[in-house]
Amino acid sequence: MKTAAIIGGGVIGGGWAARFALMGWDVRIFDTDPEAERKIGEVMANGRRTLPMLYDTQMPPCGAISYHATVAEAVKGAQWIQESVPERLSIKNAVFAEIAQNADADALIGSSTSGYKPSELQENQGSFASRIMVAHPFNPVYLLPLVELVPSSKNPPEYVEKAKEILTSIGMYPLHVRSEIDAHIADRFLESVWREALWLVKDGVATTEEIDNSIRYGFGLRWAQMGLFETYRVAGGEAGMKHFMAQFGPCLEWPWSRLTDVPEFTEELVDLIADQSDAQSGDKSIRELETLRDDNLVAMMRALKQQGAAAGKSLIEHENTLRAPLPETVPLITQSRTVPVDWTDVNGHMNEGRYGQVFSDASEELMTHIGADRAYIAAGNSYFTAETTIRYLNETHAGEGFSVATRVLLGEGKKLQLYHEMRRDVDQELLATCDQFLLHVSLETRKSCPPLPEVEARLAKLAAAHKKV
Ligand SMILES: NC(=O)C1=CN([C@@H]2O[C@H](COP(=O)(O)OP(=O)(O)OC[C@H]3O[C@@H](n4cnc5c(N)ncnc54)[C@H](O)[C@@H]3O)[C@@H](O)[C@H]2O)C=CC1
Ligand SMILES: C[N+](C)(C)CC(=O)CC(=O)[O-]
Repeated sequence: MKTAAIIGGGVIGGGWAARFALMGWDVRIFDTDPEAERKIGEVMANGRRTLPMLYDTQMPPCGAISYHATVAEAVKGAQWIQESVPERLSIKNAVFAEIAQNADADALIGSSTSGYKPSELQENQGSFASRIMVAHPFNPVYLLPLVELVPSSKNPPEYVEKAKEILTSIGMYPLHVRSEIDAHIADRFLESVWREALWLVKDGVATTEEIDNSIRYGFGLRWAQMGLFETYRVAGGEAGMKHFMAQFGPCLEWPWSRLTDVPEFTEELVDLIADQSDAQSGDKSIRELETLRDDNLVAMMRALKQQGAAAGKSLIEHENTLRAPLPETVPLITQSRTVPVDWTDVNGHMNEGRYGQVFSDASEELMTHIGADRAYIAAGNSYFTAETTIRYLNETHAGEGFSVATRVLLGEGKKLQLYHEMRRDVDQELLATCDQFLLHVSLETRKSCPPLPEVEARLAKLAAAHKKV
């Protein structure tokens, strides 16, 4: 059994707990706050609703979450321990000392620290230091894949590799930061952008809302899919990066920005920012903003997945590790997944067109199951759908889990007839049915023809089994 311990279950620890549990790990939590269980429950609910929407496949069964009264108890049996206590070195060092005395001999420890170097966290931990690394995630941890993995010279390469393996297995993208440095890589950017934004507000150049709009309508969209350097390479036109640098390099020296100074956090500045932020978003609760943020992230990441780009590429790679052959049940369970937010329409439910996609995906799973898989198709044979009758029986909404049970009604020669039933997980309500008639075709002639003998035999066996019940 895979077990993770979470020490400190606030915004970030709660996010880690949700990601580990939703990826099938048992999670043991210690937090000093008596309200921790309620707070983590809310983060968990956000993660439970949105993380499965990223995947077009069955998720592992959710692991068990338990709360413990001490660090010693929480870390028992854990292969991965994630420290997410407040950003104070003294608190972190004290927690590591307690973990060191109680962790299993083979446990690895990740720290969520936004700014401390691993060597600072490892101070006074003796040989246990070799097991402590920075594993800095991004909020919300259950959706965003990036985790900056920062080892020091005290961490042997095999521990670093093991850490990467574990983080990848829960759908994260570990970016190995090869030189330890304050605030790693990403927080350096975030801090410089934040500092510049504070000046723009303080100097009365822009409001918090105008600054946010300058990001979300423009370069924020570019950054999510190409980052900084690739974007600028394209901006250099045909002459590429060198031309871009020649054209815009001098501005760095004028300079356009005030990045080196920090505006003083006077009461006046804090009030100015807080008041503008209230005017911008005060009509929505933090929970409502989280839901907006998470739904938009899911939709954007699914679009990137469609393109196989950036965070979407790592999603595809992770999803491939979750795929497993269909169990030989009667009927076959050809889909088991969650309705993603981008499948819903103006009526607030799953759009009718998506039912067609669900049943098409179910048929594709069945094709793989009978041997008409990617290799078979690449060799020039496939099935085309000739007729589909869908009955829409009940609504389903974003975040609801469902499955599709498929029966082979006919599998003779070039003819294949399937009957699918789609049911909601929580109450087994029948949502839709689909009668589907397919023809085996040659992809060379684009005309119907009999399948290869092994596929035909497999189909005949299934049809016989499905007829009996
Ligand atoms: N909030 C953010 O956007 C991000 C924060 N981080 C890092 O994650 C860490 C945690 O930050 P947040 O979750 O934002 O803080 P938080 O304040 O939301 O959560 C900290 C939690 O630790 C608990 N705690 C305090 N002392 C403890 C102890 N001795 N043992 C166990 N639990 C204890 C608190 O009760 C609280 O629930 C920090 O190192 C921070 O730099 C990393 C990425 C993003
Ligand atoms: C503000 N912050 C430094 C705590 C931010 C992070 O560490 C990462 C994030 O999620 O933005």
